[in-house]
Amino acid sequence: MSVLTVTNLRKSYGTVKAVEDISFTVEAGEVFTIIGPNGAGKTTTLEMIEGLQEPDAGTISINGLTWKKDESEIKTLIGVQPQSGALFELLTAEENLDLFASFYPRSRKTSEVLEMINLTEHRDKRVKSLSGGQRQRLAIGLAMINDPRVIFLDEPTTGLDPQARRNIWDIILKLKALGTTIILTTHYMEEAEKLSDRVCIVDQGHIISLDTPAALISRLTQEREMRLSFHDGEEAASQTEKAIQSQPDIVRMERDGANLTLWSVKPEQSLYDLLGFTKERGYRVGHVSIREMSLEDVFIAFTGKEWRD
Ligand SMILES: Nc1ncnc2c1ncn2[C@@H]1O[C@H](COP(=O)(O)OP(=O)(O)OP(=O)(O)O)[C@@H](O)[C@H]1O
Repeated sequence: MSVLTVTNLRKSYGTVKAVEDISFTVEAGEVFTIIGPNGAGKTTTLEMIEGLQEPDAGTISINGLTWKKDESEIKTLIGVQPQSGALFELLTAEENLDLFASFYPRSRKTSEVLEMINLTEHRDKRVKSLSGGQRQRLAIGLAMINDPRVIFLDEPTTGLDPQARRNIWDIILKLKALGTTIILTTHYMEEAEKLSDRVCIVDQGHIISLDTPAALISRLTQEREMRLSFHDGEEAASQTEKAIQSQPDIVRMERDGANLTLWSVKPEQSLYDLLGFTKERGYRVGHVSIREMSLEDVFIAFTGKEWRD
């Protein structure tokens, strides 16, 4: 069942076309991630869906409801992670949660949320003395306090160290296990790949690709990158390069001294041929690796831009 349907969304700021024509549907229980380069229109898209910005054109339907007709009902259905600057610094973690709970007719128990965000032992600490990771966990706690069907998390792990980031992933996976739909933006490819059911790549206000991480990667290319290094030096690498360059499965090859990098659509076959040749010549191969393509490769191929970390 679709929880969110966005159709032909547009938004300009003066002459800047932030969102040009965005349409997608999110199913119940999905983790749906929007990625894209800086200024692609991710935050603008999210803010229109969250009811914080009015679209110039297009429609947004959340559980069959629209902002114009059903604003108060939608507010009970969604949870939005506040920016960490919007937390009340002088209140404790628990007091922040109690305060946000008071805004809703129905809410989760504060103790239950503290448990989910792993802040029970810090419940009495003021926000100003929490670490960056703890603040972000509290911000997610505030987004889930009304037990929403859909949670919006805009770059929840930006600036956090790897362990703090993983702690946030655990919370996202717990929410997913409870059936909550999660709309996420991130600048971390590993995060998008690990958490998302589907990933939407946005660039210059348009969706340029939308699919599961695995489908995006396999759609990009069948090629695999292979690297070999030769103990017998440059000459061995160069001879091998010449011998196998007519092999039809190899689409590209680069040599740097005694190191050879190849891209093949049939890596196993190419490797078999290659090692057949080196064995015949008696060349000693030092290191062999085959690299799987990642979501980062997909991003670079589709947007032509380097990934920002
Ligand atoms: N309030 C605003 N006034 C004018 N221009 C804006 C405003 N908000 C966003 N923009 C512009 O709209 C475009 C899309 O911005 P948006 O913040 O949605 O992108 P983003 O994908 O979230 O970027 P980032 O990854 O850097 O957060 C950018 O060119 C941005 O400069």
